[in-house]
Amino acid sequence: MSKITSSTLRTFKNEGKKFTALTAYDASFANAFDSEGVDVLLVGDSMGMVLQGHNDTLPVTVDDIAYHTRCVSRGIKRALLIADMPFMSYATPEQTMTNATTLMQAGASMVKVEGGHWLLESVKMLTERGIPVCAHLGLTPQSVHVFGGFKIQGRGADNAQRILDEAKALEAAGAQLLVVECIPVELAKTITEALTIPVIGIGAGAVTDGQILVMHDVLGISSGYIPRFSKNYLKQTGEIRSAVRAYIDEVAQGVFPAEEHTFN
Ligand SMILES: Nc1nc(=O)c2c([nH]1)NC[C@@H]1CN(c3ccc(C(=O)N[C@@H](CCC(=O)O)C(=O)O)cc3)CN21
Ligand SMILES: CC(C)C(=O)C(=O)O
Ligand SMILES: [Mg+2]
Repeated sequence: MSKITSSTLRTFKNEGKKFTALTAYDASFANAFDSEGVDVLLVGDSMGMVLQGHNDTLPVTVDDIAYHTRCVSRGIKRALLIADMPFMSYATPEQTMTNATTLMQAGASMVKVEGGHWLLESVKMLTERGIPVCAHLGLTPQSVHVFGGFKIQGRGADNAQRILDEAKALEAAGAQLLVVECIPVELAKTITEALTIPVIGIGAGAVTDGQILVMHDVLGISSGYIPRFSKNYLKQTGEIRSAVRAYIDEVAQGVFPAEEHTFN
C-alpha cells in the first residue's frame, strides 16, 4: 500500500475518480480513517471549534496544530497528511517560513493556508523551499469577522470571477491542491475544470475532485449545530468504521453531496 501524494490525487482527478478527505486530530481516529481508505487527512484549525469549544477558529495556535499533527502522523500509513496553518501564523514571509517548518517537522506532508492574491508570494516561497501548499478559497473561516459570519461566498458575477482568478493564480504560484468551501456549485464546477491541480470541496457540491468534512459532523458529535452541507453517517450505520466507509462510498459514487447539501 503506497502513500498518497499530491501526484496520486492528480491521477485521481485525471481518471475522474472522486477521493475523500476527513479532518483528524488524534492517532486512533486517524488510524481508523486511514485504514478504511480515506485518502487525505487534515489537522484542521476547526479543532478550535470541535475540540476546544470556541465559536470560531481564531484562538488556535501553531503549537496546537503541531501537537495534533504529531498525534495524527503516528496513526497513519497511507493518507496524505495536511496541517492547517492557523490564524495569523502566515501574515509575513518570516512567520510563514518558521511556522510552516514547525508543522512539517511535526509530521505534515503539506500545509494549508486561507486566502487569495495576497498569498501568492508565500505559496511560491514555500513551494520553492520544499513545502507543498494546499490553498483554501471561498468561505475561509479565519476571515469570519470580515465576512460578518459563516456565510456562503462567491455569489454574483464579480465575486465568482475574483475567486476563479485567485484559484488560477494560486495554481500558477505552485499550490498543489485547493480547498473550496461554501461556494455555489456552478463556481465550484468552473474552478475544478479550469485547474489541473485537484480541487477538494466542502459545501461546494458534487462537482469537485474530492470532498472533505469535519470528522465530528460525520460522526454526529459536533456540539450544537451541524452545517447543512455536512452529513451524519453514524446515524445510518451505527458504527464508526462503517460510517467512514459509507462516506467514502457515497463520495465515490457521486451520491454525496446531494442537492440538499449544495448551494446555488
Ligand atoms: N463542526 C464543524 N464543521 C465544519 O464544517 C466547520 C467547523 N466545524 N469549523 C470550521 C469551519 C466553519 N465552518 C462553517 C460553519 C458554519 C457554517 C454555516 O453556518 N453555514 C450556513 C450557510 C450560511 C449561508 O447560507 O450563507 C449553513 O446553513 O450551513 C458554514 C461553515 C466550516 N467548518
Ligand atoms: C473544513 C476544513 C477544510 C478545514 O479547514 C478545517 O477543518 O479546519
Ligand atoms: Mg481550517
